[in-house]
Amino acid sequence: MEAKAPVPSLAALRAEIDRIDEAMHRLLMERGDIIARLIEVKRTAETGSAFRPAREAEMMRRLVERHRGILPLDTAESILRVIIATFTYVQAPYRVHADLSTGEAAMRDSARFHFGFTVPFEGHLGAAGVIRALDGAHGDLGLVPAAGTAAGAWWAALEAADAPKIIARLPFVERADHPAGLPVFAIARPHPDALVTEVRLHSVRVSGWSLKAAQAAGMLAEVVSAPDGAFDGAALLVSVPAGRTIDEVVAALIGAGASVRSQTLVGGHATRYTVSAEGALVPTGH
Ligand SMILES: O=C(O)C(=O)C[C@]1(C(=O)O)C=C[C@@H](O)C=C1
Repeated sequence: MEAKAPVPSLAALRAEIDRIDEAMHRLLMERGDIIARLIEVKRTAETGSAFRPAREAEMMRRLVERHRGILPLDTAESILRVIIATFTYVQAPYRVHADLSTGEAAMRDSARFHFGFTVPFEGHLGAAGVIRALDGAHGDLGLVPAAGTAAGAWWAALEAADAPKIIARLPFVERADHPAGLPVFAIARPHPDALVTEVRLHSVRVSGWSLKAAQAAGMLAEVVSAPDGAFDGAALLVSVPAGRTIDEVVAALIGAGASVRSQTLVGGHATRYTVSAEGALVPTGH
């Protein structure tokens, strides 16, 4: 029997690829039609930012759980990120303001990975500049490194009731080799529906800050600290996970000899998840 020529089967496979590409494109356009209807339901134009981080975090977790095959997860995630971020932009145009002070490349990678290239990007040197930029623009988004910056306690600028708040922590799903793995906080003037309270972020001012106090608070919550005022004063950004309260953290600080001068809620985000080496989705730190 004569062996089959490879050409027809290559053509057949390419026909399959064309069919899939066309179907994906048609589905994207259909998604656009749904978004057009969703705009009416959400009345985004009247109420500012269309960004709903809790919904996005859940969508990204489901993508990770569903994913299989030879396409890298990073690619699947980046495609869905660009789709969602661009449809957010289509609902209500916004700019991404990013703090480049800890390194431009990693921050730019994070902004482009999570928000794509259609959403305008504006760099700032320092978190204060990012937060100032959000003052003037209703639906804009700020990105600041989550690990803290040399500029100090930038989160204090979020304390006022009408100030922007932290609304998300990116990437939504963490992993050791994430291509845009710089941990960043997204800051915006949140729509009331957009507030996420699984992890609550508090700006806390203490005196008597010490290694013992840092260790006591660190047992219960993630803490970023910056010097504040007098010699042993500190400004803290405390991420209180679900199941814990800021009162417990305050009690631990006092028990370790610190005095707590003030504490103010400055935002919240979804529970953090990590993809393990085996590909399982687990809450970060477990
Ligand atoms: O579900 C919504 O509220 C939407 O606006 C849709 C959508 C999306 O494109 O899937 C866009 C923006 C939100 O942050 C979440 C999801």
